Amino acid sequence: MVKAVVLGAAGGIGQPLALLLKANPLITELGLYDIVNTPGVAADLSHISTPAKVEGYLPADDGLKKTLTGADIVVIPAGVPRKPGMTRDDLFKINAGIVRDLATGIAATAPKAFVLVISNPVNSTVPIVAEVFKKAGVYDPKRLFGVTTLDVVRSSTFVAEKIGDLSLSKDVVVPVVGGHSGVTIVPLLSQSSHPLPASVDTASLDALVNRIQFGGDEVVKAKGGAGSATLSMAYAGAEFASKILRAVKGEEGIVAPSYVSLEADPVGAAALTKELGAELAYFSSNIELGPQGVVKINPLGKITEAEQTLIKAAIPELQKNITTGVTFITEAKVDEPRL
Ligand SMILES: NC(=O)c1ccc[n+]([C@@H]2O[C@H](COP(=O)([O-])OP(=O)(O)OC[C@H]3O[C@@H](n4cnc5c(N)ncnc54)[C@H](O)[C@@H]3O)[C@@H](O)[C@H]2O)c1
Ligand SMILES: O=C(O)C[C@H](O)C(=O)O
Repeated sequence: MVKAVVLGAAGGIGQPLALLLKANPLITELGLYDIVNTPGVAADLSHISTPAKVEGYLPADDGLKKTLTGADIVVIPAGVPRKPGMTRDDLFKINAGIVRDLATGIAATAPKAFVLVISNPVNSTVPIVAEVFKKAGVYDPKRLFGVTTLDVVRSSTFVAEKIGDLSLSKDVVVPVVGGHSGVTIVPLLSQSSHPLPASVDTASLDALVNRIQFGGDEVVKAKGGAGSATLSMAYAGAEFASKILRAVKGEEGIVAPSYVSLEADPVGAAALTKELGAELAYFSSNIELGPQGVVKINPLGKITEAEQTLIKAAIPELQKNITTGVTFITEAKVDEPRL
């Protein structure tokens, strides 16, 4: 029996993500929570002929607690998305409180669940969840993940486009490290499973890196004020959730980038820190997954000088984002959740 929960399930990401999780045969129960519309979304999904039993709750009548009871995996896309001209950090003001309150609920009701954070700014919201869990005495860094899979999915697609064969996109694997915003997104194209064609010169390689780093902006601009990536994010979130569930079931060799606390694997973290030449509390690198979550944080490995420069640019931004998230909880004046 596996219960998956989506918090923010009536939103642009939440609905298609819930659909994809409902289609996942590994999931037997699906709990949907939002401040609006979840009973309708749940009723709709419940007619789909797959195993998961679906329930939708609103905040009234202890809805968050009911949704989270028995959860094995909780995915959080709750919060506001960007509009053109905004950075992900501009979302912190609203989303930090939303994520804090939902994390408080998870700590109370499903402290052993795997928690997958989608709400932006991920570089800061993951530390928020960690600090809430620490305060509640239930923190396990091996079970908390910032979902950076959309950057990986974009890289696979854009590299396949460059090769000129989109049918390859499902097989192209590019590690994307760092974090999830602008310059903190560092695609290691030199480690792509499928090398770029020789026609890709330095200028077009730089343009490709830039497109991956700012892929989110491309969608925000195209949607013209109607939000940010939802469908591709739902796909990416469902892919990452599926990897966690397969690892829990005992499948070996599952590796994926994710933004995690370096406390999740102190030995791997030491090697990574040496490569980075800087102390960071959180970083996205390739993670080996197992039944308990993070098994190993892999080092970056061999990278080019240009990639080294990208990493250098990411570090101060990450440090700032992490501190913003941590201090939001540790230096909070009011300690009460506002659900
Ligand atoms: N990690 C990533 O790669 C990635 C990709 C795309 C979007 N995002 C982020 O995901 C978030 C959601 O994006 P979206 O397009 O789905 O937005 P949306 O506005 O369409 O949906 C958000 C949902 O969250 C709900 N919500 C708000 N406060 C809540 C609360 N306290 N409890 C439960 N639900 C609550 C809203 O009612 C809404 O249904 C944004 O922060 C966005 O920036 C992250
Ligand atoms: O760009 C955004 O604000 C949403 C998301 O983080 C993305 O990468 O598409």
